Parts: sequence; C-alpha cells; structure tokens
Amino acid sequence: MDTTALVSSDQDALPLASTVQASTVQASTIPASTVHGSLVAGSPAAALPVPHLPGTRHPRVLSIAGSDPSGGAGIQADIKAISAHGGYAMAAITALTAQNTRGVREIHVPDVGFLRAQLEAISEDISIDAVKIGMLGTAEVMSAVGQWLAATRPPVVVLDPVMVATSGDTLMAPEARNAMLSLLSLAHLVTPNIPELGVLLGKPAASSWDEAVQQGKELAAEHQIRVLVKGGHLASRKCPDALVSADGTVHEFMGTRIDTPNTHGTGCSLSAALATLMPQLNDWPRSVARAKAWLARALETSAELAVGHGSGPVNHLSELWATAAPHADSFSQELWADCAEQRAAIASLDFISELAAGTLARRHFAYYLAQDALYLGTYSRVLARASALAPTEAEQKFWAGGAQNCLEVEVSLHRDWLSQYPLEREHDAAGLLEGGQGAGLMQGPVTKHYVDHLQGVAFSGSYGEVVAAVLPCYWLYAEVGRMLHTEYLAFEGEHPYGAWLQTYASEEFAKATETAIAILDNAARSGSVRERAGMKAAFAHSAAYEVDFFAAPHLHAPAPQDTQSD
Ligand SMILES: Nc1ncnc2c1ncn2[C@@H]1O[C@H](COP(=O)(O)OP(=O)(O)OP(=O)(O)O)[C@@H](O)[C@H]1O
Ligand SMILES: Cc1ncc(COP(=O)(O)O)c(N)n1
Repeated sequence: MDTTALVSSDQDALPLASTVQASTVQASTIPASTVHGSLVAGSPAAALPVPHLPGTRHPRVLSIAGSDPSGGAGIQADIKAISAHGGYAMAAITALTAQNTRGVREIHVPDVGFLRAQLEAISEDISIDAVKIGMLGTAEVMSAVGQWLAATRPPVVVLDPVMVATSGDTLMAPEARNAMLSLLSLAHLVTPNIPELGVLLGKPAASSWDEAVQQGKELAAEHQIRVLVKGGHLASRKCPDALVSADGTVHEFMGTRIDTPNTHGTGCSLSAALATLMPQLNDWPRSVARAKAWLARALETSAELAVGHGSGPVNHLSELWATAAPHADSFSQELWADCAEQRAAIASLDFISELAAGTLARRHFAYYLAQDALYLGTYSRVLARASALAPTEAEQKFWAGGAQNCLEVEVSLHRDWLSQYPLEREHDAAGLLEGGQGAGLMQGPVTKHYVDHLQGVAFSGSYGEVVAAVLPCYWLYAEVGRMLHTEYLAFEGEHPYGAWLQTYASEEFAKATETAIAILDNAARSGSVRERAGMKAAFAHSAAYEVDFFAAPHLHAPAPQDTQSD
C-alpha cells in the first residue's frame, strides 16, 4: 500500500483536467480548513433526538467513503447495503484504493477541494436523510467532512472510523487520530471494531468481549456519543455486538460466528445498513437487530458469489436476488446442477447398463416393475396433493392429470408387464410377496423410504416443496428414458426388453417434465428464502432416492433359487 498518499494527498493526487480544477474552485463555497477542535462546537449529535421522518419511503442516504474497485467494501459495499434496505444511495468519494480480496495495493486521495465540491453539490440540491461515513484517510479529509457535517447537520450520521482493512493494510494515517476524535461528536452512532476502539481510546485492543464493552462505555462517556461495539474481531464462536449509549446503557445483540472467509466489508456494510434503517425505524436497537440479521444472511450466502481468492465480499443482495433476479428463473438449473452426482450414479448403475444391453436378469426387471407399480400408487396421491395446493387452475389441472396418468400406468404395469414378469413366490427370499391367493406385492425398503419422504413433504410441505419433491421422478426418469432409448435404437437384433424400452422416450412425458420444471421455477420465484431452501432439500432427497430406486433390483430382488428363470 502507498501510505505516503495518506499523509501528502495534495502532492500525490493525479493532476485533474484543468477545466475541472477551475470549476472545482469556483463551485466550492466551504471555508478553508479550521483547527480540528472547532468541529466539536455545539451539542454532540448523539445527544440530539433523531427527528422522525414520516413519508421517507426511500431514505436518501449519502455515503462519504473510499472506493474499493473489487466491490466488497467502501463506497461500493455501501451502495449495495443501502439499496438492499430500500434506500436511495448517493456517494461522495474520499479516496481511491487499488485493492482486491487479498489486500490493499495503493491509495490515492484526490484533492480535498473536490470532496468539498461533491458534498456541496449534493446538499445544495438534495434532502439528505442519513449519512454514512467510512474511510476518510487523512486529517485534511476529516476536517473537510467535519465542517460540512457541522454546517448541514444531517438527521442521521453513522460514523465507521475505518483505520485498518481486514487484510491488515492501513487505511488511516496514524497522525489523523485526533482529527477522527474530533469527528466523533458529530455522529449519532460510531461503529468502531475492536482494534479501532482501542486506537480511539489510546489503549491496547480489548482481548475479551467484556473488555470491549467496557471500552465502548469509556468512549461513549468521554465523547458523549452512542457507540456500537462490534465483536467481529473476537476469537470466539460467538459474534456479539453492543449498542452503548452516552449514559452507559448497554444493549447487547447476540450473534453466532458464521464460518466463512468472506468478511471483507462487513463493517462498511453494517454501518451503511444502519444509516438506511434508522430513518425508517427511528430506533437504534431495532435498526441494529435488523441490520445484524441481514448481515448474517449476507455472510451465510457469500460463497455463492465466488469473488476473488482472499477474503471475499458478503452477498448484500441475496434476499433480493432470491426473489426478483433473473437468477431465480434458473432455480431448476441450480437443482439440476446440484444433483449431477446422482445423475452420474444412475448412469453407471448395473441396472441401467444391463437393461440397455439386454442382459438384465428377469428377476431384477420383475422386481423393478413391481416396485414401480407400488411407488406409483403413492406418487399419484402426492401429485393429487400438488393439485390441491396449486395456485392456478392450469397447475391444478396439470397435477391432477399427472395423478390420473400414474394410476393408469400402474394398472398397465400390472396388466401388461407384471403378468409377463411375475415375482416367483419360490424366489421370494426377501419376503416381498404377501401370502395367499392373488397375493399383493410388498414395498421394498427403498420404495418404502422414498414414498415415506414424498408423503412427509405432501403432508407438511408448501406447494413449492411438494413440486420439488415430485420433480426428480419426472426429470431423472425422462433423462434415463432418453439415455435408454438412444441405446435401444442402436441395438442390433431383437432386444429382450424392446417393448418396454420403446415406451420409455415418450414426447408427451418430456413435455410434462418441462411443464413441471417451469412450475418449480415459478414457485421458487414467489417463494421465501426459507421455502426455496425447503424446495432444495426436498428435491435433493428425492434425487437420492431415485438413485437407490434404480439400484434396488440388484440389492433387494429375491435371490434366485432356480437359475433357469434368470
Ligand atoms: N464471521 C462472522 N459471522 C457473523 N457476523 C460477523 C462475522 N464477522 C463479522 N461479523 C459482524 O459483522 C459486523 C462487522 O464487525 P467487525 O468487527 O468485523 O467490523 P469491522 O472490522 O469494522 O468490519 P470490516 O471487516 O469491514 O473491517 C458486526 O456486526 C459483526 O458482528
Ligand atoms: C475503501 C475501503 N473502505 C473500507 C475498507 C474496510 O473494509 P475491510 O476491513 O472489510 O477491508 C476497505 N477495505 N476499503
């Protein structure tokens, strides 16, 4: 990192186009820097009530912070966090960093006059509902921001006293500490992490949560400010935060540490979220609780972004994307990709390769047919349940048609196939045939588990979950059908299971599968995050049972006692 840029920003700034510089000077009406002490004049912001702003549907939130081109921290994170909470995001850039998820390489602090121009341009035209302050870098920048705050007095000011990046790189010149201290009383909330809290107090960083809260109390009392002590840097499984008021009142927020390397920008994102929530909720503890819960989900889903090789960003928009993004259209594709292992497992099963090659033992085939018939009886009822839950008439009809079709296939299995491939009673070592004349078949263990799962989802699951649970039977069966039919067409001579394989690749069934997939995507789009998680689980379970179902004949078919029947 180029730390010299922090202390001698004017000299190091890249030359601006002369026209821009000229207009910069003319546009700036802010007085020249004053001593830092003058910024604390007037009552501390934390002591002032935050006015309730009725009708601020989308709070206009200004982030005054540094740029992180990798998008995880700084201005870029703030804009995402503000947007995620329904705010209108604005940004005045204090510093440009060259950084990625691994660290900060260079910092460039543009001429402070231009920052003043940005701030003036915004406040002269736009009503600002809240300000979030992040990386300021130098004392000069802090002074300019302090003067602007003192002059404009935004109704909500959240100050994140950024000093060191997650990567360990310095983001604040050490001699700027006093200027930072001068800014504290202009904020309604100050959000230092544990090391920053120590620096602000001139003490070593706290080594325990109790010590951190104690330091928070000291800082709050000394500057008569509200402090959010953050537990991100603790070496514990817990990750608490605490809101400490100037009078020493402590409000703790419990949190579990999420096991992820993607914590780049958590502090930036949290403070921007707080600045956006406060104008809407007008209550600090509620704002912190909401922001912390949101951040936890953003951390939990951060791996989905796959950004960089170091400490990656949090998933700021995970909730929005889960419901509104084009990505939601491909929920089915995600499930399909997730079951790649199961698809490969099915394709490599002896049952499939022997069926295609015509070498499958009759008893294995007979077992499969019998279990399929048993399965379809329950499957039909679960499709009827999907029909009952369906939100539209078209979907209701589709599932009802599917349920009826299953029963017809079940009848045909018994009538046309099981009569040709009976499970011989003398082979029934596994006890699958019930006793007596016209004996019924019994569910094998896999069929039983599979239908138990389907019935469980049908009983207590949402529509989306029921749809997800029944889909693998359509989709994987259609896939297996395509595979077997291709092999059948290439088969030379008379295939012993030819008549069966011909029925496998039906156009109608492929169409029904496509409809079922589209219904699943629709349900995913309108479902909650929790429901989509339930849908994923239901689909994954059924996909695993599909593998077991195709594997079952070789594992559970009655053992041969008469090799001739094979
Ligand atoms: N692994 C984690 N699991 C859950 N919450 C976390 C985790 N890491 C940080 N947090 C939360 O993120 C917020 C920011 O905390 P932290 O102490 O990391 O601040 P910071 O150091 O300023 O952040 P930054 O990483 O942006 O510098 C807090 O609410 C903290 O509890
Ligand atoms: C521009 C900018 N602002 C703030 C941070 C701190 O965020 P983190 O500590 O997560 O790296 C950063 N890295 N870059």
